[in-house]
This record gives sequence, C-alpha cells and structure tokens, in this order.
Amino acid sequence: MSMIACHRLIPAVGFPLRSSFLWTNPPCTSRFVQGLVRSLSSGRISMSLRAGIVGLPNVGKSTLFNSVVENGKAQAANFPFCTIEPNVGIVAVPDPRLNVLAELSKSQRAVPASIEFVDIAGLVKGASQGEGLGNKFLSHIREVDSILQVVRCFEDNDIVHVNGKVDPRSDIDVINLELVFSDLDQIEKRLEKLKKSKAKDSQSKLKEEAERSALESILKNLMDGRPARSVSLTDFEKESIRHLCLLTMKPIIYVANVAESDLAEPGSNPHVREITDLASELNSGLVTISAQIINENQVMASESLFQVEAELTELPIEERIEYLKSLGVSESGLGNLIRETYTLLGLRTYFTSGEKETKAWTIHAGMTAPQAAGVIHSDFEKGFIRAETSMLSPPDNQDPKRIHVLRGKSKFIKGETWSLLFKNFWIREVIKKADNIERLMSSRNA
Ligand SMILES: Nc1ncnc2c1ncn2[C@@H]1O[C@H](COP(=O)(O)OP(=O)(O)OP(=O)(O)O)[C@@H](O)[C@H]1O
Ligand SMILES: [Mg+2]
Repeated sequence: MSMIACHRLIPAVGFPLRSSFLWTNPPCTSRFVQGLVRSLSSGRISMSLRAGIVGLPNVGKSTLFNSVVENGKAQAANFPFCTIEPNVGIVAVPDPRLNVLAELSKSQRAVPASIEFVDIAGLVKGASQGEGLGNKFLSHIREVDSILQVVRCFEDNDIVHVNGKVDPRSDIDVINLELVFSDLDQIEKRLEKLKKSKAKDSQSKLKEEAERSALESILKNLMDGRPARSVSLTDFEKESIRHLCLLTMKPIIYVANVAESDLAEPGSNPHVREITDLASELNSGLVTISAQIINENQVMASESLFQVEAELTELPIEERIEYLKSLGVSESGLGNLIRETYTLLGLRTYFTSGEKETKAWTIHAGMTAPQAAGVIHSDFEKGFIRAETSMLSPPDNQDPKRIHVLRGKSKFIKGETWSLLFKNFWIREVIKKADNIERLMSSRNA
C-alpha cells in the first residue's frame, strides 16, 4: 500500500483506535526507513531471533553488520580474519504498516519486531577440520536460527580475496561444504551414541527411533552434497533432531555484496547473475546489497559523496530516501534483507494498536488466531471469542493493494472493537477459531 494512499486514509478516519488485534498482510515496500527510524528511537523490542552473518574472510560481513545495526561498531578492515569474536546487535524489522497504524491511533510510541544479527568470523576451506579459525566458528553458526551468507560480488584489486579471485559459485561451495562436513561429523558421532543408548521408557524409545531414522536419511543426503534442510521429515522427526542444531538445517539467504555503482542495476553484474541462478537452484533467498564503507579520503577525492548502505544509517531519513531514489533504488537492500530474514525464519507480524503504543508482535507462520493472541498473554488465547478479517481501503479506492486486517476480540479486552467506526471501508468476514491466519490472508490476497 502506498504511503500516499495511507495519508489520504488518515484524515478520513482521524480518531484513535481502541486497542485491538490487527493482523495485516506482509509488509509493503515503501517508506520502510521511516518505520525503522521511528521504531529504533522507541527503544523497545518485542521478540528476537538470531541470524548469523557468515562467509569467507574479508567479503564484507562486518561492514554489513555495521550497516544493519544502529551504532554497529564491529571492526571492518581489509585483511582476512579481522573478526574473531562474534559481534551481536539487535535490529528492528522495517515495516511501514507500523507507522500507519501508529498514526491512526495517535500512539505515543511504536514498537517494532526485531531480529538479532550476529557477525561471525570468516570460514575457510578445511574449517571443519580446524583450518583457519576452525571449529570454534562453526559452533557460533550452530547457535543462530538462520544464515545470511555474504558473497563477494565486487571487483577491487585492493581488497584481498582469500582464494585469489572473485568467484561466487566457488565461495558458496566452500562454505556449504564446510557446513556439510561439520554436520556429517556430528551426525556420525550421534549415531554412534544412539547405538549404545538404552532408552528407558517407550516414549524415549520412539523419540530415539525417530532421531535415528531422521539422521540416517540426512546422512545419505549430506554424502551427496545435499543439505539437511532438503530432506523431508515428519514434525516428530524434526523435533527429535532439533537439539543437534545442524548447520545445513538452517535456512540460508545469500547476500550478494556488490560495488555501490552496481546497486541500481545488480543484474548487470555477472556475479550477481550467477548467484541468482544458484540461489534458485538451491531454493534459497537472495538479496543484493552494497556494504561498502567509503573511507574519508575517497569521499574527499570524489566531491560527489557516494553514500552506500553503511552510511545510510547515519543519514537523516529524508536524505536516505532521496539518496536511494537518486541511485534508482526504491528502497535499501538492507530493508529487504532484514525483512527477508524475518520471513525466512517463518515469522509473521500482527499488531496491537492503541493510544499508548502500536506494537508489532511476532508469530510463527501457521499459528491460528487464538494462538497468535496467546503471544501477548495466555489469557487472550483461553478467552478468545473471535477474529474478523477486513479489507481496509482508502475512501477514493485508488490503492490497488489494501491492508488486510484481522480483528481479534477477547473477553479479556474491554471496549468496543473498531469495525463499526470503519464500516464504509470494510468488508467483514468472521473467522472460525481454528482458521490459520496466514492461509486466510493469502487467500484474501489472491
Ligand atoms: N561492497 C564493497 N565494495 C568494496 N569494498 C567493500 C565492500 N564491502 C566491504 N568492502 C571492504 O572489504 C574489506 C573487508 O570488509 P570486512 O572487514 O567487513 O570483511 P569481513 O567479511 O568481516 O572479514 P573477516 O572475515 O576478516 O572479519 C573492508 O576493507 C571493506 O571496506
Ligand atoms: Mg569481520
């Protein structure tokens, strides 16, 4: 939904909303930065999951971390293994809906959803055997929920490439192979242990059986170079191997790090084209960013002040938007990256909105309306009465993308819900208790 349409909408409904559950469709793309800045300044975060920034040494991981994390101060420099201990920072998930709702409710603050980013040391060939900084770093990857694999796609003879040349396919293979080796090693040890184990009760026996059969099929796939995530497992099997935190089970997004001059037209960069094909072969996400930091000398030498991602976080919001527009980019790759990561983790957002605050709540895809309400408080799940979905469109009906809103009602929430106030703009449908929110939203979107 465009911001223009939102602005048109606001005066037409210029009264505060009562606090109610609002579930809306996935974030629209415009003006994310404003949401981000406002969100960050609110200083409160609702829930956090971890995404690890992974890649060969010296490809721009820490530079990216500094770009994404407000006040990120990871050391980023032109030499391999610059990072040793992981850098950790929390970022708000940019979501323009948050601000629209906060304005509608005249909220005192807006609280975004969040993700934790972890900048991990570079991996090299043989890491699983202890090469480079070896196994210790693989264990840092084990602790994250998803992987952002930074792939160097910029040519610059001054920046050392550990393998001597920019070659995304080979870089990706090196990292993926190390993750596979590490999992193989872990699975073999675990299977050995399971052989000796004598489960006490039938429940533990069942669990161990599920674990063994899952690990055996994963092992077979790993031997053929296929990641654990490509193996189809039952929910019970997945649960039984969760404790192993297998590296190749984690979802991956490839992050193509390009020169800032390629940001407007990434397709013109042959390395990006190569990763695009690879990512679709591997069923993984791809985001193109330019993490480059222009050092002071370069800025002084080129009057034209090239701003790229790392510097965007230091600019006032209006200037960021102007700058991105001047590059022909409708929004920063970082906004995309953060949102993609969030979606990749299987996370979705709904909002509560009132005068005190508008807040993004994180739910897992597939939760039912009562379960989603239960994220706020278990009483809301127990006392759930109903939810309704509605299409909220501006009065002049010019905006083709409407906000989809689900309204929850619980006997624990006092006061009128607000559908009546909006009746001119609503199509009302009652949702059954067991309905899956996400499916409902996508069927409404179709
Ligand atoms: N898009 C880009 N274009 C040009 N140079 C870049 C780009 N991104 C990062 N760099 C430069 O690459 C060098 C290495 O960056 P950085 O320290 O972030 O890498 P790293 O992956 O964290 O390395 P390490 O694994 O050693 O910690 C820095 O000099 C940085 O300025
Ligand atoms: Mg680093």
